[in-house]
Amino acid sequence: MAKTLNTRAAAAKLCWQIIDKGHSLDAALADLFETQDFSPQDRGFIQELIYGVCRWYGELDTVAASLLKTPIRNKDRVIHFVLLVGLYQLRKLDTAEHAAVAETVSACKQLNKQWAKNLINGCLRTAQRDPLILEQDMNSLSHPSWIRDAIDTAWPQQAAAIMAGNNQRPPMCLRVNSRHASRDDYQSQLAEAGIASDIDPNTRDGLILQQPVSVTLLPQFDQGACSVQDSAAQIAADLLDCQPGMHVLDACAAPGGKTAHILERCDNQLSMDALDISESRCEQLHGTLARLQLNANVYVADASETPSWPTPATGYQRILIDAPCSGLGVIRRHPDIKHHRRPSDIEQLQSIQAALLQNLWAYLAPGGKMLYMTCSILPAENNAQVSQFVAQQNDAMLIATPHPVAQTVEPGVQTLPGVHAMDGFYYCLIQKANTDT
Ligand SMILES: C[S@@+](CC[C@H](N)C(=O)[O-])C[C@H]1O[C@@H](n2cnc3c(N)ncnc32)[C@H](O)[C@@H]1O
Repeated sequence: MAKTLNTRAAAAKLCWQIIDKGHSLDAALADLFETQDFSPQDRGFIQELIYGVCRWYGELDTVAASLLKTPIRNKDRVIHFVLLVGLYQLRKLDTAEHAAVAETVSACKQLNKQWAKNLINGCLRTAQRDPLILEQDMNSLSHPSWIRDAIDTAWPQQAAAIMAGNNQRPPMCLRVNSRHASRDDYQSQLAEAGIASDIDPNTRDGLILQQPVSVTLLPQFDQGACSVQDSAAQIAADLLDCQPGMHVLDACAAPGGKTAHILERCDNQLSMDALDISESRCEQLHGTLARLQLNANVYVADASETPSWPTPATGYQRILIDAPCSGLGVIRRHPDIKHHRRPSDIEQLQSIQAALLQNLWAYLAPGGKMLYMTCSILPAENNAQVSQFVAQQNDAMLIATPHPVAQTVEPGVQTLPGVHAMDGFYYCLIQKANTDT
């Protein structure tokens, strides 16, 4: 594999692709590491630079504008990102300043923009000598105005904490596979491998690593001993409370984190149908099940339409709708969401969510439970969505959604990044009236 770029040049190029051209951060990074040969240390540093620039873009862009006499031309926009990569190191990291400047300047040549060396050198030296002090709150400045307004409106008391939480590096959380080992035993295995972790007090199966590591270093990872999953996502299996032998539908299942957890809890003794509209994501779902040695019937299907997959004659006893959503609760893990989401997406997502609830309700058995959840913190995708749905049904009952830390909203419960020690998720349990009673 070739290595053609230094770390700063690689990071600047990817930031340009992600922020200006709309590429996904995960996909761009995976593609870079597949095609270019970087040491594990360099990979970590590139990742840090890209996540950092995506997180702090508003602040860095404001500082860049103050340093540049005229904005960099569109055809040279990658150089704008070279500057942001340099500023990120100077303002937010403890990289030795001379290396931050020299290596960032040399990225210009690597990107075939030799002419920009003096410009970047001059800007970074000014920023080093005379760092711009901004009056605004940096967390708030580093959110697009429509997201800032949406958070302020929905969560006026918690808005500052949420925006601070969105800009923090999240911990790496593991879900121990109870079919392999107890959580305590796996924690000991981690310790033997030199990986320090803490018991997650909010979940039954979770461990929180003190430092993130590559999954390749986790004991028995390939054999299915554990999975990487945030605490907020792990709580879905508790809430759904499946029992061995049940018919369960996971309607938006890929890549399979929650499907697998539910199966692990029931020792793989469920009749589990796992759907996803995306064929490529269903491939990932197959991979998840294979690694964890679990069984589910996987169907590529649109769960908002009349079933193209076989449904049980008596209906499902449990249905999970982990609905497609804006992802505004998981910005700390996916900071590119701030750059890719548009206000118009919300309305579109709301109609898909409403269609999923409406369509799948018919396939829930009497007495059965549906868990509707999202990784959003916007009421329009969450409690407002469920309220509207329940008001249209004469056999839907809102039941308690017991959660260790979430705050109650009407209906359902909500976690918030920066407020609760987990990602921002919404959950609501709805039960179908039992016609026998
Ligand atoms: C939040 S993700 C699911 C994550 C998954 N539950 C997990 O824990 O790994 C939402 C998923 O819904 C899928 N999706 C979107 N619209 C759908 C539809 N109409 N029918 C089925 N799946 C859909 C997306 O492809 C995406 O994989």
